[in-house]
Amino acid sequence: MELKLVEKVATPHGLMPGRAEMRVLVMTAVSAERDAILRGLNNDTRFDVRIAGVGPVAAAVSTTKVLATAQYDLVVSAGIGGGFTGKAGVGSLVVANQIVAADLGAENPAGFCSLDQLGFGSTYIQIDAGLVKQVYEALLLANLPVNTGAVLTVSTVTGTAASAQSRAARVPGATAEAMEGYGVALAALDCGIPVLEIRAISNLVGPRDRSAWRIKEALDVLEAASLVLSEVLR
Ligand SMILES: O=C(O)c1cccc(C(=O)CC[C@H]2O[C@@H](n3cnc4c(=O)[nH]cnc43)[C@H](O)[C@@H]2O)c1
Repeated sequence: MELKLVEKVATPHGLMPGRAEMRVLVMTAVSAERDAILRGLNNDTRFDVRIAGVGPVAAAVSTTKVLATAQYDLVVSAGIGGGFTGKAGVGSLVVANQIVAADLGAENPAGFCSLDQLGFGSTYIQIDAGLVKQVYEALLLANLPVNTGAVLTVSTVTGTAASAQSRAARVPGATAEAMEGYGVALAALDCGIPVLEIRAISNLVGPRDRSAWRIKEALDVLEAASLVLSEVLR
């Protein structure tokens, strides 16, 4: 998908075909993420950066509220996240090619049953491949460390090696996890707006050690990625 808008614009000669300005809504979980993105965007007024709150439900509700007040061409879920070992290292970026609600389902003695397996709908949201490629290649060109892959949305941060392993095994291509993407994406898709998720990796997914989270490093790379977004999303 090429996000180039061709609309009629008012000129002294009447309505003529032209390029409308692309409006992008970026949803972050917390204010530190929003501030990093705003620094990177450098007053680009085409972007609105809002705080969604932590978790998929808060994210869906907040995004739905914002989308009821204004029109956007793209919604981006962005912030820090955990990287799966061997897929995304601390200080790198992940552009989601899929957003997966990884803990939405039912446990049973034989293991986890996803919503899909239960027959209640899909936990997989496919991101437009052209859009992913456009953003991924722009980040690469800017010499930022970046991967694409599935980004899991979880309500509970993974905190043991066993959970990390089972989540990675359950979702082919699992590259990162965070807590808001699926909620933001459902709200956007419900309005027919394309969605992206970008995560800056602050920690590895696995045994919980909050002291090992490199939040400043992740926020710095998120800021750098935001500058690239403002250049590529035109
Ligand atoms: O304490 C701070 O200064 C600070 C600054 C920015 C962000 C935070 C957060 O704690 C953000 C919570 C947010 O982070 C995502 N996240 C990060 N790592 C993981 C993970 O391993 N698994 C799941 N989610 C992760 C998540 O989206 C949270 O909403 C603190």
